[in-house]
Amino acid sequence: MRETQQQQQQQQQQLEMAEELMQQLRSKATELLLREEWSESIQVYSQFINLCQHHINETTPDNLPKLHKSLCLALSNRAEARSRLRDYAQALKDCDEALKIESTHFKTLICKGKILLNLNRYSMALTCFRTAQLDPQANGSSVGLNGYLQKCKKLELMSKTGAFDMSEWVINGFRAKPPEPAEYIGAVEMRKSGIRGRGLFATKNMEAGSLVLINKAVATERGILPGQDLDENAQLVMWKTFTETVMDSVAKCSRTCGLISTLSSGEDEDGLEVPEINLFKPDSEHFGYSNEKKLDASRILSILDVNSIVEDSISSKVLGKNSDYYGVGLWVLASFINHSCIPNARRLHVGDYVIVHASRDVKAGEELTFAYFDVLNPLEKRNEMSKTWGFRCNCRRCKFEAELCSRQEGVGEIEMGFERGMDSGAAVYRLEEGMRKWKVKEKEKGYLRASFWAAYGSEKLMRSWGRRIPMMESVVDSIVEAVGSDERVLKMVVEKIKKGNGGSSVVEIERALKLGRGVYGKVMKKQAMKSLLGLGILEPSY
Ligand SMILES: C[S@@+](CC[C@H](N)C(=O)[O-])C[C@H]1O[C@@H](n2cnc3c(N)ncnc32)[C@H](O)[C@@H]1O
Repeated sequence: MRETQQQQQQQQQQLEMAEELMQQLRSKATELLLREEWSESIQVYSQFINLCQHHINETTPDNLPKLHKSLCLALSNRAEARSRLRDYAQALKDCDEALKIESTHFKTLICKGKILLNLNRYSMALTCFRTAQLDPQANGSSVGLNGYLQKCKKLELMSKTGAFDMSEWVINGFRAKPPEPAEYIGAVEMRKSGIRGRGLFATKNMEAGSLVLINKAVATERGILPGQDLDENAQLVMWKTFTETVMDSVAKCSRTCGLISTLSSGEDEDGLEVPEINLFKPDSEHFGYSNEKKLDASRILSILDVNSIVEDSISSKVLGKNSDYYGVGLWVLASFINHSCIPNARRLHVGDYVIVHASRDVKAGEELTFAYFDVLNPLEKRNEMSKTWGFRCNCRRCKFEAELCSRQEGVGEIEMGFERGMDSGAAVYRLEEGMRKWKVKEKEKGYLRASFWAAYGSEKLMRSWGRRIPMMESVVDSIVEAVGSDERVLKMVVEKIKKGNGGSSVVEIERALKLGRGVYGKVMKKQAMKSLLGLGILEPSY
């Protein structure tokens, strides 16, 4: 009898000690959480959670509700800390454990919804926020919750329809926060490419400016790099940080790991499997990837070498950034888009998203391509640039020009002459004459004119050579048909309209707006597009 009493006393003491320890751990973890010391708070919460789970198995039934409540809250808080460290997979596991205990736990549902929103899983996030609405706590913080609900609904709709519009931001002169896009995949499919490896193809006819896809970065690294000498070093530091962020994401998230493992590391690209495009859909549940292709550090580095892209100058301009701005990032789906010197798509960077749109009208079945480097350059210069990208360009324009140059020395002579100071008008005149002699087809004239853009785009040319060279409109049309819209070609058209002092025709303004859509994508409000083109003050004469 006395022995049992002693045992009971001992048990009671142990229980009290455990409770005391739990209380201490809980306070310490909460304090660390409030101080935003995420890793440390995760450690202490983990100790608390282990102890609590152990205690639940030992305790009396009347103690259980209290312990379950504490466990649920601790899991929820650990999820919050893990999500702050971008460890979304583990954070989601914690949320699910907490929701097993209390299916409408407000804090957990908000935390899970935010994580899913971050992962672009809009429908699932919406379900979380809607369930959170059912919790009595929802009334007290309805403003925050309503904000998430509205945002989620908007992004979910956008990811289904691609209805993304920058108009307001443009009209505000890019001063306000950029609009938040949602991930979106338009009328595209993935197939083996005639250029190299896999590529993306249009499944429908698309007008210039049509949205092709919006893709969120796995990681980006951005900075201002002032001064030439600092550039290389600073770029190296940024590259290192960027690669580390990608490796961290791969280690933490099996989906990221799966998606990145579909990318080319530069080896046997033509033999690579074509992944299901559904794998890349924002709400895809399909993680299907093979574990055999484990991503070690050296493979990740090779993948990044082949697939990372630098945010180009247009994006910097659109984002209102200065010319010292440098940004590098990895956008998985966009990485399947091959380069072509006759591209039909362009990319724009807004926040962490890359937005790809058609830069000219595209026919169903055409491969979608964008320029990895400036294609308004002669063949030799382009060859040099593609070499730095680690490939020899296999596009139709390069093949055509290489063949023509081997047949007709004249092309090389004009190029050399122009480089050595030949007047731009003389260069254009000789090229136009040459194309007539060499029987170059209309379509291919645009290829060569794009190669000699430096001459065609020269201001002096238009003034001094007048009628002896083709009209600016037909040059522009043929170049745009070949290489899509380009901001420099657009500028030439806009300048001409401005010089017309309001006497421009509807056709001219419409042509400029179409070119503008090709450069910037569809900016819905006409007024926004006009101000983007610098035409805001000029009203057409209709
Ligand atoms: C970002 S990936 C493009 C997708 C790649 N084709 C794939 O299957 O994963 C870049 C690589 O594609 C190939 N590539 C892209 N454009 C090319 C072109 N115009 N000519 C030759 N190879 C090209 C090069 O091997 C390059 O390193």
